[in-house]
This record gives sequence, structure tokens and C-alpha cells, in this order.
Amino acid sequence: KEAETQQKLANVVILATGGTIAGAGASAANSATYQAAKLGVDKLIAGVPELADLANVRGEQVMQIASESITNEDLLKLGKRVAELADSNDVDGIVITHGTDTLEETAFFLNLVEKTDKPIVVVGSMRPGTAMSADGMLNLYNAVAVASDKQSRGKGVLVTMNDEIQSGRDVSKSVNIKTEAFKSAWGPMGMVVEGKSYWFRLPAKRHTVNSEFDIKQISSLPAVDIAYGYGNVTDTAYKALAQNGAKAIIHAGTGNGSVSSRVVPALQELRKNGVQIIRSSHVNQGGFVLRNAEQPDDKNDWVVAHDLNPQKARILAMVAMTKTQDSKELQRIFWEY
Ligand SMILES: NC(=O)CC[C@H](N)C(=O)O
Repeated sequence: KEAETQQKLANVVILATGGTIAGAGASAANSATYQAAKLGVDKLIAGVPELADLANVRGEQVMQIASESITNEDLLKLGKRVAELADSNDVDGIVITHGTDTLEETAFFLNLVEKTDKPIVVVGSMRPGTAMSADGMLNLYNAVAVASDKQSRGKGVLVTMNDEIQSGRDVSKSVNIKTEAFKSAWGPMGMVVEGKSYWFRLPAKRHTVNSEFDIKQISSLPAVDIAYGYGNVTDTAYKALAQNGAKAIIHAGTGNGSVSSRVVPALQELRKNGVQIIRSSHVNQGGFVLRNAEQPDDKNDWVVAHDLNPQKARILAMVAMTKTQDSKELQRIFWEY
């Protein structure tokens, strides 16, 4: 009988990378002061026995770090392992436990490069498991529920936080401390309640199986860095990043991705020297940067990131530049993904 139920359940692999969901604090009152990345994946799984009702779950520890320390090499390592598992006949879905600080970057990266329609769900928590009202158990339960559900196939990389199913492309950590941290300018795709998914929207942008990018063809990512726009800004950071080898600079601009007149000449010069300039916006609730609005992008040969925030624009630029160095192609990619 037990063997029969096991056969009916989906096979879900949990790839653990660290973060608060694997964190531990000194006391139950420590919801914000704790150490991330302490618990191994077996303890995470053992902490939610109800996972066994949803799927045949097994875990792998890919790394054990706080997500602000994730490097491009870590992203590639994780992405390649996800692709191997997705190719395996006995894997139906993949869950990645992750720190929340760069979760949106990893989710978007996987959304661009994984050539599979099998569900890939990235999940974290805002409080460590040792805290009162810890959110990790339910977030993980929801992630496994979504990853084992056939309805989740072909919808791109997903994020389950705070009972919501979000698109890995759109979602961003928009609030810290609070458990309702992850939001998208375009709204969640659905909800997951008591292990059941309720869907309301589909992503309109290219992803996974419809993407032109494939993790199996990527062996390294080019240097792309971000510089911040603000009052009284100088061009020092932009020049320093280029000098240090940046192939593209994401301008985390004010408002519509506007650029200070004190910075414009340096960016024009950098572009002439081959560095791609990509205008994004650092406004909190969803930037929206259009070509030739605020700056003459056609004349400057710059690219706009449209609705992608600076950290997501960095991910797309890196992936795109594994294939093209042409600014027009880059702009096409920024419209399509
Ligand atoms: N809530 C979190 O996961 C944050 C912990 C840590 N800074 C990380 O991103 O891994």
C-alpha cells in the first residue's frame, strides 16, 4: 500500500543553498538577529514531515551560504545541477531553498536558462526556523506542493512566499523584516492554500522552454555591474567599474532611469569604448524605463531595461551577452524577456 502511494506521488528534489530558511537564532524571540545558512537540507526536510504527503522528496546541499554572497560561479553551478535533474526521468519537480536577498536574481536567471517545462520553485523565508511564527515551514510546504503539481508545468520559474505563487521574473524583495516581503509590480500568478494551487495569471514574457538561452551552453558569465543614481552623484563609480573590466554597466537610475548631467559624458565615452550602458530605475514599486524618454538612447546607443529592476537587468544582460555584443540585439532581448 505504501509503495503504491509512493508511486502516485510526484518526485521532487530540494536543492538547498542556505539563507534564513536554513537559519538559526539564539532564542525564539530572535526573528531578525540570527545566523543564516546553519541547517542542512536533511534537517529542513525532517522539519516538515507533511512534505511526505505531497511528494517523494529528497534533498541535496548545493551550497550553504547567505544569498548576498552568491557569485556568478555559484549561479552556474546551481543552474547546471537544476538542468541535470530536469533531464532525469525520475524527477517531476525541483525546489530550491535560497536566501531572500538575491532570490529574485537566481529565480530570474533560472527562468532564462533552464530548458524544461517541469516546475522549478525557488523559496526562502523571512524568519529562521527557531523564531516564533517562523514562515519557512509553510513556504517550503507550499513550494513542494507547487513543484509536484502538473498544473505548474510550463509557467516559468516560480517563487512561493507568503501563500502566493509569484513569477520568478517579476517578483522582487520589496520589504524586509516582514513576511510579506516578496511582491511584483504585475501581481502574483496565484495562491497556494493547504497544499492546493489556485492560478489566476500566466507570464507574457519568454522563459524556460521558449528562451533562446540554455544553461548547458553557458560556461561563464561576463562582468556586468551596477551603479546608483542620486542627487549630487559623480561619474567615479561608473568609470571605476569599467576600468575594472565591466562589459556592461546597469545604471540604477532615478525615476524613469534618468541620468545626471554630471554623469552623461562619462557614459557616452564608455559606450564609445565598447561598454554597454543599460538604463534601469531604482524606484521601489516598479520602474518603467522607455527608450528615448529622459535620455536620447538612439543617439547614445544605450539600452533600456524597461520594467526590470537593476539587479534583474544585470542578470539578463549577463545571459544575453553570452550570445551577443550588439546593442540592438540586447535591446530586443530586453523587450522580449
Ligand atoms: N531572509 C533571508 O533569507 C535573508 C538572509 C540572508 N541575508 C540571505 O539572503 O541569505
